[in-house]
Amino acid sequence: MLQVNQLNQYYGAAHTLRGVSLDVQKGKCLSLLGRNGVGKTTLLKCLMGVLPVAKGNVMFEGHDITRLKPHQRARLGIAYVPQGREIFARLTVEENMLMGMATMSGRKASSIKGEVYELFPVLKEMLHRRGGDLSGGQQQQLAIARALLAEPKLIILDEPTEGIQPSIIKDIGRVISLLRQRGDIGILLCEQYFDFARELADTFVVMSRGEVVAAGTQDQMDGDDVKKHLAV
Ligand SMILES: Nc1ncnc2c1ncn2[C@@H]1O[C@H](COP(=O)(O)OP(=O)(O)OP(=O)(O)O)[C@@H](O)[C@H]1O
Repeated sequence: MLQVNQLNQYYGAAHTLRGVSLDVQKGKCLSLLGRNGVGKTTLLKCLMGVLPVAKGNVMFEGHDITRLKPHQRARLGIAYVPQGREIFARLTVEENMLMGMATMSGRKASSIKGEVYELFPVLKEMLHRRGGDLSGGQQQQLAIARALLAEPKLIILDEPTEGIQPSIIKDIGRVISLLRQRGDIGILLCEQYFDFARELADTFVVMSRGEVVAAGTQDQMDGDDVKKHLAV
């Protein structure tokens, strides 16, 4: 459903993405791995249209979306959960969630809300708390919930486990796994936490210095050619 073909991007003279290609399929999870600073976040921002692409293209469901604006990509069904979550700290949990479904009819909104509360029961208990008062892990759950409320066809997650306590990492893993089992949503999971990424992946891509240096199916993730690009 998402094909990235030979993407190149520059920050001034620095060539940050060098011919990156990958493919996310409907109902599958692609784990994007790589050390700090190899260009993962830059790639995700290019996919969302937050950063311009110098060369290459991004196809979504057969359409070339390379030059579309972020809101147009969101409207086509691509949701993005950025690193650092970026929830609205001064709005309540409920208000944050409403932002995810601004354009939806009332009846539809309440049924989707029900599904999201099932995935994240903790949010239902905290509806009237301010986003900024939640723990980091709860904020991450809220950011994922808000993305899901837009009923995306593809969800892009940038390091959802970063700085989060183990019990909540488990909850987040369970939710991603349930989404994958549903089979109707593509998942692009950018992660540094190898075991988490491996458990959820159908396929994987490893980046190093702006390039794809390894790619394959989940059973190939334990190979030395993958580990050597991730070890610190
Ligand atoms: N706005 C910017 N201007 C110039 N260089 C940047 C900018 N943002 C990132 N970079 C550089 O581009 C490279 C890729 O950064 P990027 O954030 O995409 O890496 P990453 O793999 O996502 O790492 P992390 O896991 O730390 O987020 C790094 O060398 C970084 O210093």
